[in-house]
Formats: sequence, structure tokens, C-alpha cells
Amino acid sequence: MNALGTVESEALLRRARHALYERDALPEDLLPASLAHVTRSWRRSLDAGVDAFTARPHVPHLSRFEVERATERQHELLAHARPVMEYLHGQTRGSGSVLLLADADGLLLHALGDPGFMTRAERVALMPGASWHEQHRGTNAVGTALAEGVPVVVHGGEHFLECNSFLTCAAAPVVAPDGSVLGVLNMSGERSSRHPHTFSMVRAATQMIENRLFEACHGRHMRLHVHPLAEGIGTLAEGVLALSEAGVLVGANQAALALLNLRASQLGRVRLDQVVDVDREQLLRASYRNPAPMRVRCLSAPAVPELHVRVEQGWSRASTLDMPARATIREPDALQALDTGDAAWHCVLEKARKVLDKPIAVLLHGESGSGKEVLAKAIHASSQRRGQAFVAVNCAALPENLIEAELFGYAPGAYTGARREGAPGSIRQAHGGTLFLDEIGDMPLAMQTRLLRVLQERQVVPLGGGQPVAVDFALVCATHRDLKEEVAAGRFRADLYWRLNGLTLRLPALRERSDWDTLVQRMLQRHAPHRAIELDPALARVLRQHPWPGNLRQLDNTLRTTVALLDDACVIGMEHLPDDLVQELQEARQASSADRLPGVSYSQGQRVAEGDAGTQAGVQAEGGLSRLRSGCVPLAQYTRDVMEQALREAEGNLSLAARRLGISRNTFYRRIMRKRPDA
Ligand SMILES: Nc1ncnc2c1ncn2[C@@H]1O[C@H](COP(=O)(O)OP(=O)(O)OP(=O)(O)O)[C@@H](O)[C@H]1O
Repeated sequence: MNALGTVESEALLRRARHALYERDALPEDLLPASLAHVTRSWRRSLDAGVDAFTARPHVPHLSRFEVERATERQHELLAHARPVMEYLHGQTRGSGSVLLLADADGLLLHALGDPGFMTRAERVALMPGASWHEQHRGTNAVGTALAEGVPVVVHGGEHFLECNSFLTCAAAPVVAPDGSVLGVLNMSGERSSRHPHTFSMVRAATQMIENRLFEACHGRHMRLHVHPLAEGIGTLAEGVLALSEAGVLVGANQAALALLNLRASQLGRVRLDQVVDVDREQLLRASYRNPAPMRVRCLSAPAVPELHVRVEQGWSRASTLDMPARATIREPDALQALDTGDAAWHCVLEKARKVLDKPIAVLLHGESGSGKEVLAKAIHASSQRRGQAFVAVNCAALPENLIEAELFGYAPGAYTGARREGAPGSIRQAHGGTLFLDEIGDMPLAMQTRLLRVLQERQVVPLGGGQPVAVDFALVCATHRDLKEEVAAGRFRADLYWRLNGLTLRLPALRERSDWDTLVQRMLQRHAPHRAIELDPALARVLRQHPWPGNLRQLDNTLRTTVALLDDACVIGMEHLPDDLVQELQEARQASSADRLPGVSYSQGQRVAEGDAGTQAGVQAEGGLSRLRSGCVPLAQYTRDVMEQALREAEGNLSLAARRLGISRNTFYRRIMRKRPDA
């Protein structure tokens, strides 16, 4: 930071600016050493070709839509910065200032301030959508804090652009738990209202944001709060370290790095016992005996001989003494297990893997039964959150009046009919784990607003009041709808859409997949693990070409049924197919222009394109159909059972149950209304 404000330095600045104006060059050593960062920044500004005396710098301003996208990309930073900014704004209200959050490129994302000054600030584009990178606006607190990587004050004439010299600004970079710079927090006001405390306030606020980010990132790890004095623990000056189960330092805030004389690049490579004279197990044991801070000797920083350490257990249950270090246990990778050879599907799995354990919401888009929930579970099972809960909520199956309570929970006695002791709600149940919101496109608009708030603030307020509860979960959503269309039609909030859509994965429909045979093989193995069951090759050809409107669910259900009807046989023929599918095959045949299914004929006299095997299948098909038509009561009974179960699972929602079975709502209704075959 600088020590400007004196009459002497003001005079120096005036002379320097005059030289800048006259010669478009920076006079050597004109500014005092305390303003070395300004000298460096003016040099960078000149090199970038910024015109210091232009009234209107040519800097593109982002549209509202583009700002929304940029904001979405930084939603984790914003979620943690917003509450801190609101708190700071509450403390400084009426002081004629504006608080701004910029991303790591100097793009302003969020502003909060006094209306009078904000209007003035907007005249020089100190507002969301504007870039305050040094290359665009020369020396300024946001751009210079980013370029220098440290907190700075840029006051009055230190701004490179003459038009910004009415400002006084203090800014500090916000550093992620892995040491990368995420953005900058900046406070600006009228130059005449400069206050020496502003700089400290901004620094303290960024530390608060960094601590929140650290907590969200390393909540599951064991954390060590360190400070040379026992009383320093719990204050903003404390260092915080995150420790893996193998005792490796995997995270550290800025204070901890400074105390231990470490660089961010060393995280993940240095063990605790290389920086202090105890290891993880010793610390754990000591903290079980006595939770008060313990004294350790610092090995990595000669200037800090002794540190006090308080141990905080992560919420990962694995952090107990009697469990082996999780790092040594190799868990099967659920994503890998799903890879059955289709190229598009492989691509989906690879993309999902790339965002594992990153704060990126995943949106799964695919037809009903294409495996969205199966994929969501695999994402969870392959992530570091696998030891925690996977909570699935079907937004379409819940009646509108219950979805709110189901998601957000409710306080005791919140409404008539509620449980007396209240309920935590799915979002809180997913704390530490993964929340899967299925059929998100069917969520009512009012719920979307509440959900958005939870995602922004990462805390949930139960219905009927109560304290907000901090929540941390990975979010995976799924829909068969085109959410962009829903947004355009006003049925889905655009801001929620951007928040959910960190990465959209489009699941191929079964008819688009090339791994049909492997899938069938695996499904048969699952349904009859001790039997070598296979499909009759001709039937396989027919079924492979079927469009499978119910996708993997329909195929899996079909195979489950056929296995049940197989008795001792090992080859599945047409006669083993459920009558619903047979009917569907017939309908497909009728719908096709050639009036027959591809690859199969339905009468013995008809010629078939596929040759003998096809003819044989046709014969079998005809035989199978007639056998089925002759009244297979157990099959009808079984089908009905499946439908009733689907209806129960969809909690009475007929459309959902039908969609899940891959049949139309009308067919479902017609069949379920028939008398029970055994009645
Ligand atoms: N990769 C797979 N391997 C084997 N079976 C699968 C696979 N994916 C899905 N299935 C089968 O399909 C069924 C439905 O899958 P899932 O519930 O994931 O679909 P969905 O796309 O979420 O459906 P909906 O949109 O109707 O909720 C599963 O219960 C399982 O029987």
C-alpha cells in the first residue's frame, strides 16, 4: 500500500502527470519508493498503449446476458462474497462508497453501494459488465491488485486515466484455497472521502471470503487452525491448513502459507510432519485427549519457532483413528464401470470425470430412461463425496404444495399435518454429499426462486422460520425438457438455468447407442448372475433395431421379465417377451411404410430382407405373438405388477410412471384400468 495523501506527494504526482501529458513518457524516479507499485503500473499502462487523457476509453462493455454468463462461471466466488459484501455495505452505508467484485480478468461482476455515488461511478463505467483490467483502464485498484497480486490503494491522481482521478479505491485479490487468484474485492469512493481504515476493511473482508471458500472446499478434511499465540486462534489472523488422511497438506489459507513459509505450489506435496514436529496421528490423539490448542515446533519457518494448533475434524467420517487411511483403499470407479463402448456415451463419461470435485453444477439432459439418475449416482460414487449422502428428489413426482417442505425442510409445527419435530429437508440431508434434482424442468416457478437463493447463499432457511443453516453439496440436475425453451417460454428462470448449467451432458438415447449388445449382456448377467442366458440371434436383430422409446429402463425391464419367464431355457425367444413389447413391436410394424419391422416378417410366406435368419425370426415372431395372444395370464399379471410398482414409485403420478416404462400415458391408463387377470 502507499503512504500518499501528503501535500508533498500530491505535488510529486502532479509533476509526474504533467510529464506524462507533455511527453507521453514516465519520468524515472519521479514518484517516491512508497509508490513503486504505481510507477510499475503506469509503465505497464503506457506499454499497453492506454491514453491517460482520453475522456472515454474504448473498452467493450458486456451485455446483461454476457454478465449473467460470467457471473455463473464465478458462482462459487459470488456465493461466498455476497454475504460478506452485504455485511461490509451495512457497516459503511451512507459513506458515499461502492463495493465491487471483479473476476480474475478484472471484469466487474457485482456492485453494492450508496445510490448517489453509484450513479457517479457508473459514469466512468465502475459497474458490472465493465473491464477494469490495467490493459483497458491503466492503473486502478482492481487492475493493479490483480497485476501485482497484492492488496493496493489507488488514490486520486495515481489512477492512470485522468477521468478516474476523482476516485479513491482500495482493492485486494481473493485467493482460492489452491492458491489461484479468483478475483478482486474493491471499495471505491470520492477522492475527498478517503479514509485510512478502508484498506484494512477490504483486506479483512477478502480474508472472510477466502475463509468461507476454504471451509466449503475443505470442510470434509481435518483442519488445523494455527497461530504463534494461542489467543490468535479463531481470529482473522489465524492460519488454516487442510490435511488429507495420508497427512499431506492439501490446503492452506494465505496466513498459514506465510506462517509456515510455504508456497501454494507446495500444497499436495508436503506432509505435515515436514513442516512441524508432529504428524497427523499424533495431533489427532492429542486432540482426543484434550481439545485445547497444543504447542508444536515449526520446522519450515525459522522466524516462527513455535505454533499453537487447534484440530478441527472434517465431516468426512473416515477421519477416525481406527480406520485405515482412505488414500490406501482403491474404490472401483463407478464412471468407468458405466463405459460399455459407445463413443458418445464415453465422451459424456469423460466430461463428467473432468468436473468431478470441482464446484461445477452438472445438468443431465436426456430422454426418460436414458440413465440420468444412474449417471448422477456414478458421478457421486466416483467423487470425493462418495462416503456422504446421495439425495435424489424428483421435482415432477412431488405435489406442488409438498415440494417446498421436502426440499427446504420445515421448523417444528410449521404447518398443519407436518411432523411435530420438523424435518431437515433434502437439501440439508445432502450436506457434504450430492443433491440430485430430477425433472428440474418441472419445478414450479416459486420453488425455482427459493432454490436459486439457496444456491447463491449456500444456506437454507427451513419453512416456518428458524436459523439459516449452511449447506455444502455437489449439485446434479436432470431433465428431459429443453430448458432453454422453458426459459424462452417464461416457465424457467434464466438465472437459475445458468446456475444449474455449469456443464450440460446430453445422454444419448438407446437407439443412438452402438453398445446395445454389451448392455444386454450386462443386464442379463445382473438379472441371472449364475446362468448363461442369451438372446436368440434373430430376435436380437429385431430388438436391436427397435426404437426403444423407454430407453435403457425399458430394455432392462424387458430383460428382467423375460428372464422371469424363461424357466430352465437359456435362449430368449419371442415367446418370452412381455406382451407390452410385443404390442409395441406390432405397432412399429404397422407404422413402418413397408408395413413390417425391419429385419423380420410376420407371415411365413413373406420374403425378408435379412435372409433365412430373418425369416426364422419372423416365424418365431408370429408363433410368439399367437402364443401370447392365446392368453398368457401369468405374463399379464406380471405386466400389471410392474405397472403398479411403477405407479407406486412415481407416487401416483400417471404420466411419470408411463414415461418411466416407456409407454404412452393413454396405454398406461387403459391397461391399469383393466380388471386384474386373476380377478
Ligand atoms: N448404464 C446402464 N446399465 C444398465 N442399466 C441401466 C443403465 N442406465 C440405466 N439403466 C436402467 O434404466 C433404468 C432407468 O435409469 P435412470 O433412472 O437413470 O433413467 P432416467 O434417465 O433418470 O429416467 P427418468 O428421466 O424417467 O427419471 C435404471 O433403473 C436401470 O434399470
